[in-house]
Amino acid sequence: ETFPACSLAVVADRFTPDTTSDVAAGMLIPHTAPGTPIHVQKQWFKETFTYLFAISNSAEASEAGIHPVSGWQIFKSTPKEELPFWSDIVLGFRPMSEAELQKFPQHRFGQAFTTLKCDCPPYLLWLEKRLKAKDVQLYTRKVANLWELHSEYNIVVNCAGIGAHQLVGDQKLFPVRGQVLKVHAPWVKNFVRDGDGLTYIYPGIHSVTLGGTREKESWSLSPDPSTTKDVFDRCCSLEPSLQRAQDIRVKVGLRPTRACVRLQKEVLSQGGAKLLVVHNYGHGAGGFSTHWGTAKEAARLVGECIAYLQGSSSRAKL
Ligand SMILES: Cc1cc2nc3c(=O)[nH]c(=O)nc-3n(C[C@H](O)[C@H](O)[C@H](O)COP(=O)(O)OP(=O)(O)OC[C@H]3O[C@@H](n4cnc5c(N)ncnc54)[C@H](O)[C@@H]3O)c2cc1C
Ligand SMILES: O=C(O)CCC(=O)C(=O)O
Repeated sequence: ETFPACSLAVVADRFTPDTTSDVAAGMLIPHTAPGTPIHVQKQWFKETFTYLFAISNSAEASEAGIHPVSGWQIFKSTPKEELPFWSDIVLGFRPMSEAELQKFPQHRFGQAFTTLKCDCPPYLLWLEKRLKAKDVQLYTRKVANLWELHSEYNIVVNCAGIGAHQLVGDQKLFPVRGQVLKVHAPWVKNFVRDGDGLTYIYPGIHSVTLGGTREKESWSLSPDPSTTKDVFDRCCSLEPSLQRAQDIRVKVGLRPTRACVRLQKEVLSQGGAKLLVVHNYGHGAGGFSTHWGTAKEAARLVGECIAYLQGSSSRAKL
């Protein structure tokens, strides 16, 4: 949309419903990345929230799987930071009242707010539909080396997630394994997140996501039955009605984690040839929360690559 004169293709070895993004709860709750200034993270979150809020307020909302969701983040003791940097972007952020806290007898402090949730796969399918409507080609293919794309494309945008560890040999990128359950419990309407980030209940349009785990450097995609029981028990202790949940499905994903998202241009050179690359990966536990903001920045960097190519072709003509 930003560069209508360019043609675009998406090359991936897995599409929805088989990506990490399909495992995610898709909640808009940012995680702080130590290597990116807070004001930049805030901007990415704000741009993403504003964009998705408009979709949630349109006729597209149900097909796109975007909806507001209200609930509580609860803490066993008052956190150091009572006002997270994103508190003025989500809606109606406020401390929980004593009466609300009675629902959670183990917890002493809480924050109530309304945020947005992207239901996957519907959101990814909707994005794919938008791409196809613009004649974007989707190719299923594993790329072993970015140079494989050199003969066909002028610019490569690398959005490989955890796949970038192998694809570009990024040793700063590591997996944080997450195991969640997707259950049928349509009576659960409010989200609940323990402030430790480990236990959460996120109701979506079609299922409720129950989490979770955060296992650094674990590459295993196999579900662990004892973890399933542990996650289920932890969620039931916060929301006892989940004991009647049905159709429990277990999902595992690897969060593509780094100190900061890698969002930068790189000019690769090989035997006199050049390949322009824009990297946009390493979103960790916050890929949904920041995806539109980081994509806008990636598009700006693509614009710089186009200007570079136009400059070098006019120099070549001279
Ligand atoms: C359990 C869990 C819960 C989560 N919940 C949330 C949440 O509530 N909110 C939130 O904001 N975030 C959440 N996340 C984080 C979020 O899922 C990630 O940040 C996000 O999915 C990363 O998206 P991505 O597009 O970079 O990676 P992916 O979704 O993994 O997409 C990468 C794509 O690149 C392709 N690819 C990779 N390597 C190659 C290659 N060599 N050749 C060809 N194609 C390749 C893959 O096939 C895939 O299509 C959660 C993650 C997990 C695991
Ligand atoms: O931490 C959160 O609550 C949102 C992200 C998430 O659900 C996860 O990474 O497991």
